[in-house]
Parts: sequence; C-alpha cells; structure tokens
Amino acid sequence: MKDASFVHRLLDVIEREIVPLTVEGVRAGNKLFGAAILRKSDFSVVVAETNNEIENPLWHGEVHALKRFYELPRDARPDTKDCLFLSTHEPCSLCLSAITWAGFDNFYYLFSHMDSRDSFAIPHDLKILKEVFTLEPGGYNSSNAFWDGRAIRELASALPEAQRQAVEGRVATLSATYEALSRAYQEGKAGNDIPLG
Ligand SMILES: Nc1nc2[nH]cnc2c(=O)[nH]1
Repeated sequence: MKDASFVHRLLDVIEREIVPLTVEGVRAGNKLFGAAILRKSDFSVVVAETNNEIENPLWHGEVHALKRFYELPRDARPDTKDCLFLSTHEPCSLCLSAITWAGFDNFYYLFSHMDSRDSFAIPHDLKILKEVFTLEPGGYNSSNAFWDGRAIRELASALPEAQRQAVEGRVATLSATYEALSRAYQEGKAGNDIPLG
C-alpha cells in the first residue's frame, strides 16, 4: 500500500509544479492536461510540463513532459525504471503508448478518462479507445507486463478514513482549479488550430 505522504506528495507536485504551467498553457490556448516525472528515490521532480497542442497536436501533457525529459543531458536524466510518471489526467492512448515505449513501469493520475469526458468536455480519449481499439471505459489493462497505472483516488481509498478524507479534500480543491481551467479552455478554443479540440 502507498502511504498518505506518497499520495500528498503527488498532489503537491500537481498543485505546485504542474498547475502554474497549465495556467499559462491554457492562457495560450492549450488544453488543461499536465504531467511530471519524479525520482523514485526521493520523489523529487525531474521535469514537469503541460499540454502544448497549439504548437504540435502530439504535445499532450504527458508526451511534452517526455520530450523535455529526453532533452536533458544523459547524466541529468535518471533511468525511467527509477522514475515515477505522474499525470493530471488518465493518459490517452497516445500517452499510454509513449509511457510504455519510454520504459516506465508505473503511472499515477488524478482525473479519469470519464472525468476528461464528463467534467472537462474532452471526449476524445474515450472515443479513440472505443473507435480505434474497440475498448469501453476502463477496458484497457491497467496492470500489465509493462506497468501498473493507478488513480490517486484509488490509492486514497485504501487509506484509513481520516487520511482518505484529507486527500479527498485536496482533490476537491484541485477539481475546482481544473474546472476553472476547463472553462477558460472551452471559451477560447474556437480559434485554436487543434484538430481534436
Ligand atoms: N491524458 C491526456 N489526454 C489528452 N487528450 C487530449 N490531450 C490530452 C493530454 O494532453 N493528456
């Protein structure tokens, strides 16, 4: 079981490292997705990034973080097996593949594919899984030969009740932050040159 301090550290990274980048990214017209790569040894952040689809529709938050990661000099870049992959939203099919090809054995995310569709009005992740891979929501193999993918709230649900509630309180605050980012993105997206907006 992952302890409460681990869960809080992931939320800290989202709040302090990813959200500020995403505020800027959304202001520029990008979606609200973000990601970070942390060292397993001390949970320090190697890179944090945010979605940059207005530059390139492949620069999803996760892929953009991987791009930055591989731009680091080799001696400043830990092996992916020694890293945690953190994503604000459950990785889409593109990002699941990128995380796999980069050699991570894990990822953690805050919001689910269904949240992306229902709370953030971005249906494409689930639609691509259904149309291209014939997968229903929750239908991909979240524990497989390559990695274990876990929702932060699933980790929280295994904690003692008071600790679970403390995590849920922080998740509620973050949800409000992301709802505001979502409104800003949706209001401005008509003029953006993003194929699946
Ligand atoms: N997880 C995730 N899903 C997306 N769907 C569209 N863009 C993104 C992104 O950057 N991350």
